[in-house]
Amino acid sequence: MFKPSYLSMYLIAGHQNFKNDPLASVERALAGGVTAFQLREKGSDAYRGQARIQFAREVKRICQRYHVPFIINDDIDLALTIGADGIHVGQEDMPIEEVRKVVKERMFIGVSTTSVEEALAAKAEGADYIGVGPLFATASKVDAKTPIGLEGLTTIVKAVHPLPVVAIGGIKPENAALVKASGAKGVAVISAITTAEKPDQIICAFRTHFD
Ligand SMILES: Cc1ncc(COP(=O)(O)OP(=O)(O)O)c(N)n1
Ligand SMILES: Cc1nc(C(=O)O)sc1CCOP(=O)(O)O
Ligand SMILES: [Mg+2]
Repeated sequence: MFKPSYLSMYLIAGHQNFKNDPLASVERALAGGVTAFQLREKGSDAYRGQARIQFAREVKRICQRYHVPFIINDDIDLALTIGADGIHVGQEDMPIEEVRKVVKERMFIGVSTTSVEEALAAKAEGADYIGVGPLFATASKVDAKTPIGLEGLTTIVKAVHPLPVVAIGGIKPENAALVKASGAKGVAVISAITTAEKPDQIICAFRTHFD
């Protein structure tokens, strides 16, 4: 069962992002106050097949210990195999209605959107939440679209109300207050946390805005 509070401090990462031991990095972030974790594997071929399944199972165990929902990006087969709490898909991934047919009510579904039209379509098709972005410029997604800015975000939040929105793309503690003012339920973040010397402090700074 999805809760909007999951979106407060939503960490996304995969092997391409971790600087240190991946499992230890996830555990440290969860202990620091992350409210949802998405596994987004975009890099090395070494993390396909059984290695990916095994890693995802271990991450799931850590998430369960911290009572944090575990979300898989793109890979519905992996999400079903390991029994994830949620699946996140974008506009180029499996359509939401098909995802829902496969996962039924076993998982919540998040959908990436970048315009009012995409956001309204995701709402009509039964998304439990939407990711809206890129809000600002980001180096963490090679095919990111043009940033929509705070005005674009605010317009989408209002258009889909009361569907929960998590903002994504170039978000740092310094701009989190502006994100909060847009009406988004929280922030989805990669680099601000995975490149931080002290991720716990960054997580704590985000949480002061979204609690
Ligand atoms: C919370 C959240 N929002 C947006 C995305 C981006 O999804 P997508 O457009 O499918 O791009 P990839 O992440 O698959 O490169 C996301 N993953 N999470
Ligand atoms: C995974 C992802 N999706 C985006 C979108 O706009 O849909 S932006 C993005 C990358 C977010 O990373 P960072 O916090 O390092 O900017
Ligand atoms: Mg995707």
